Amino acid sequence: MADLLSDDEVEAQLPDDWERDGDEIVRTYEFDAYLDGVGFAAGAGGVAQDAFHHPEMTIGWREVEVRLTTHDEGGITDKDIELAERFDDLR
Ligand SMILES: C[C@H](O)[C@H](O)[C@H]1CNC2=NC(N)=NC(=O)C2=N1
Repeated sequence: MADLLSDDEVEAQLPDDWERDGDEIVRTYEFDAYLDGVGFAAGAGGVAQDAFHHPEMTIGWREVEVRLTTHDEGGITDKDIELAERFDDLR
């Protein structure tokens, strides 16, 4: 059970290169090649399944947009922040 973070907590804990968009945090990762983005998304999917906390990912041309929110709580929790940091470690 993760508690919703306050606006100040989200602001303070948001990892570099991530932004808040309402009830979500979002980052667009950029890659030199399309398949690099596909590979990143596959790896992020494995990390997400391990955490059992799942992002929305949009794979585009040499970029992957990742959106995180905690559906069960209706907003942003520590789970989202922690998973964002784990995704950043994949880079
Ligand atoms: C029952 C509930 O759906 C599960 O505990 C997990 C699955 N993956 C999830 N992923 C995300 N982003 N938010 C959730 O609340 C969530 N809940």
